[in-house]
Amino acid sequence: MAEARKILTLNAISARGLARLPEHYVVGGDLADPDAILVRSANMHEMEIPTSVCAIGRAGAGTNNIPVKKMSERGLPVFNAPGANANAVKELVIAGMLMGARNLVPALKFVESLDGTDEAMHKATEAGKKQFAGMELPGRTLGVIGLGAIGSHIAEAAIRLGMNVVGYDPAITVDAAWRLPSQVKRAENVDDVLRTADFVTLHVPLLDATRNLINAQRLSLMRSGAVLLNFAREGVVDNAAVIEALDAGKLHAYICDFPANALKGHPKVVALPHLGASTEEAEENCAVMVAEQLTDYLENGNILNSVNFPSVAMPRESAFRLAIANANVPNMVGQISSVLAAAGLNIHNMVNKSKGDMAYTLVDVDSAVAGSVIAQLNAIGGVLGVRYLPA
Ligand SMILES: NC(=O)C1=CN([C@@H]2O[C@H](COP(=O)(O)OP(=O)(O)OC[C@H]3O[C@@H](n4cnc5c(N)ncnc54)[C@H](O)[C@@H]3O)[C@@H](O)[C@H]2O)C=CC1
Ligand SMILES: O=C(O)C(=O)COP(=O)(O)O
Repeated sequence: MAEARKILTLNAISARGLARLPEHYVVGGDLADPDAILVRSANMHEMEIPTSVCAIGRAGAGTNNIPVKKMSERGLPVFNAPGANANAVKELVIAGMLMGARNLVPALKFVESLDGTDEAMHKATEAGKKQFAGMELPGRTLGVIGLGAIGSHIAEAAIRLGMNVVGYDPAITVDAAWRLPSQVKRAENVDDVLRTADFVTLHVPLLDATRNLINAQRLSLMRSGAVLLNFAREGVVDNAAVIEALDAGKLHAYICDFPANALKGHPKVVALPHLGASTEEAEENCAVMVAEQLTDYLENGNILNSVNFPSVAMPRESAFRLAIANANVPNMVGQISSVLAAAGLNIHNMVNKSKGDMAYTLVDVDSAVAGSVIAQLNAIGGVLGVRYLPA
């Protein structure tokens, strides 16, 4: 039987996803020397990641909670589940737009504050409701910043709701571009989106380039009375600047998924408890996707949907496979082949791909590989990790 790998979970992972791991795997929140880690939003930046770990699976989209660069230096892929929770986030953003457009949260708070007889309540209701009169969505403009899995779905839904949509993404993928209805207008930059939209929704990853993307200067460009929605990450928006824009009447509402002290109690803020991906369907989709990717990596060395490694897959045609993570520098394949040739190993099949600074090589050889050969491969400058995966 194949090795009983140990999978450490740092968050609750959908049981249907865990069921996709081979039956003999051991899964738990408290395991020594795990082979891999499954995580959702737990912050791994301060964590001592054991040397036994050879892969991390993020059951979700954002990987800013994982020290990806450090993992790359260790030759260790970080997987995520692109698109698997996009519908869940899309639906919550539509709910957020409606909350902002119809002032639903202040209206509910008003209702909670009512007391007295039913007759008194009805009277207060009819007298008070005018303060919550809102606007309708058709004909309004939605600006979408980041047209990836989530942003492109939202753009499509907003068009169906009769809205005008303007979007910006400097690196849109072919898949997302195909998904966009032809009516979506392309903006040249973030500022153009902000100037033209009644609602602005953010769907970018948190990166150095997107930190405080929405700051005081950018807020000043927005239409008066606009609604800002942030279901991306807290750090993409400067909370203090948002509060100033709300107080100045520049922004009508800020609807987000990231509670913070700076926002607490503000009457024009709706802060949800990071609920974007919290549906049964999304949790299951993400966990299934990442559990399958992790298993294929652990058993066969194949890589699909890694944020730091290229996608590499090779059908098994031999029982003796080597999976080598290496820096994307010249002559790695030559040096790897030389070590194998010197050891008398015949290469049956080989594939090498790169992504940014990282490269990855899968080699099937015709006979068993000795530990000394693996040590020689590990000793090649630029090799970051070697795994021997006999079937
Ligand atoms: N609230 C929640 O529960 C959830 C939040 N998220 C957040 O949403 C983010 C986006 O998720 P997906 O759409 O699935 O990711 P994705 O990777 O499919 O899309 C992100 C898009 O942002 C674009 N982008 C990057 N920098 C940009 C910039 N400066 N300006 C405009 N566009 C830029 C990229 O080119 C890409 O197309 C995640 O990274 C995560 O932080 C994702 C899922 C759930
Ligand atoms: O997928 C993402 O990026 C999310 O933010 C969802 O986070 P969660 O898995 O719900 O903790």
